[in-house]
Amino acid sequence: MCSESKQMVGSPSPIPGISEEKFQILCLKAVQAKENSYSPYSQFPVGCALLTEDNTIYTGVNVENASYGGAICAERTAIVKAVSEGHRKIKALAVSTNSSKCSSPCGICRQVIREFSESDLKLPIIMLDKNGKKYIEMTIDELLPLSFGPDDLEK
Ligand SMILES: O=c1ccn([C@H]2C[C@H](O)[C@@H](CO)O2)c(=O)[nH]1
Ligand SMILES: [Zn+2]
Repeated sequence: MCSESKQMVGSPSPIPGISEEKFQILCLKAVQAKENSYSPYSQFPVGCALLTEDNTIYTGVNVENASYGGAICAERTAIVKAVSEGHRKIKALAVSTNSSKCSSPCGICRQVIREFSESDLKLPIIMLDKNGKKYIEMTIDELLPLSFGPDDLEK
């Protein structure tokens, strides 16, 4: 899968409305965020960086617990940080693991990302490898098709 991915270095931002510089910073922050991952049980650090409507970047890491089920993923850590600071619209989200593969967000995180996407569900998710050298980019609609969202609660 990764072999088909686009190369990040030197390429233009693949995200409409986001500058090449902002895109590079977002990817770098996702890669660097892993340093603060608390993952002693899985030994699987994950870093995330997201861009809000007003171009603020929030980062997050996975935070595990001796009671394993208490773990929270990097994506949700970043989203909870942004929302608790008043940002409810995410423009782009980047995630990086220490794998040579480009891992994608788990099902729970996809649902939480969807909650804070624009209604067109075109929010780009950039799945980076360990060093951010390669990535796969897909929209939340592609990662979570036929999703359930706030509109579905209308009677
Ligand atoms: O997209 C993902 C997938 C997994 N993890 C975390 C949860 C757990 O701490 C570790 C291993 O599953 O990685 C994330 O943070 N994001
Ligand atoms: Zn997750």
